[in-house]
Amino acid sequence: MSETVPTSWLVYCRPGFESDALAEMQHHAKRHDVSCEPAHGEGWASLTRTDGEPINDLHRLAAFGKLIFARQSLAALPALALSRDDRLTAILEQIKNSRWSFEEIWHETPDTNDGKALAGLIKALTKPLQSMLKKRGALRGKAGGRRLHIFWTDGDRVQLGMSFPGNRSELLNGIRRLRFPSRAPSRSTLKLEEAWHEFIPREEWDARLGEHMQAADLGAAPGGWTWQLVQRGMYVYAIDNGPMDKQLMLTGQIDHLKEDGFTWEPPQRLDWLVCDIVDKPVRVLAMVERWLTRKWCREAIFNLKLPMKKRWDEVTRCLTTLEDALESAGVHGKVTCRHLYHDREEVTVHVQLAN
Ligand SMILES: C[S@@+](CC[C@H](N)C(=O)[O-])C[C@H]1O[C@@H](n2cnc3c(N)ncnc32)[C@H](O)[C@@H]1O
Repeated sequence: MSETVPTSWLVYCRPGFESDALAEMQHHAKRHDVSCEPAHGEGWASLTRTDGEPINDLHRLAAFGKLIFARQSLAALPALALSRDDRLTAILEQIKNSRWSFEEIWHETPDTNDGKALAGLIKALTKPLQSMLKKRGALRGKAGGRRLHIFWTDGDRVQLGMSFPGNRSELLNGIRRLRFPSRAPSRSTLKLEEAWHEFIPREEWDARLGEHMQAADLGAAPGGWTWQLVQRGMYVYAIDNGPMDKQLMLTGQIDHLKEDGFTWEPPQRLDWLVCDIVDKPVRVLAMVERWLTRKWCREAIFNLKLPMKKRWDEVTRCLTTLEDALESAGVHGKVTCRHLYHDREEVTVHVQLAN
């Protein structure tokens, strides 16, 4: 039997964002001159090489850390149709033919109700599959940190994918589940918390999200994001015409200014700018550009709301504009953007200035 090679690049995404995830993948395929066939289903998208060659180079070059709409990124084998009487044999056979070895196995599903309904089936199959793969030597103690992902799109359909350390999400289904802090004034609070987890390595939190730092929160009311900043011990200029949460204001760490976030200027250089104003991406971007090119803050996190159809096109246009503006102002900074789990029709952008 000839070896089965991974010819597909499979990513998970938020349901409804498949065409954006695909547009992003196709951008990378084109850039690296790889001809592919697209496919997608609810909560996932894939590209399969038309020449039947392994996808590994494209998968590696389109680094996960730089992808916007992908929650997970895998080098995948052809999708498998399973018999409902014996699901394991086809999976074992494909793994044998691929000659894959790995250190762990994750069973995952699309982020849909149908996906969640597969939990019982997955639970029943997890242990038997694990022990069979161990016996066959595919699942072993040391295998370069590789992980096998079994992506269940239905009770009788799976796609097997491989992930590699440094080029993947370390979260099951690529989803960061956070507990809602009961004292926070709004659910939006989780967007900023997730953004910090995403963009700032944990060991740098004390230095970059430290006590006595100063922040501006534009579009702050009722205060979910401000609450996060205050929790870190920061002093916050909360800019919004709307009312701030009373309990939060009692901390004494907030200056609530009923001003226009698009024109307000900070009294001195701040550590952080955060902005959750619902407005046109170009408007938010022009304001953020002004802050960054004048170095009014060291780091910024802001949302770009994307009610339009071609979200990938809009996001890339915005990011290119921002990077060009920084470059022509001679300001060095790292721009990263992600469609976070707690983001809906929006993406979150992080900028860290070099000095
Ligand atoms: C999505 S809410 C922000 C929620 C907030 N991040 C939280 O966690 O509670 C958007 C806010 O932006 C405010 N807003 C809209 N336009 C604004 C402007 N030009 N300047 C300041 N705030 C504005 C609205 O009043 C609203 O409170």
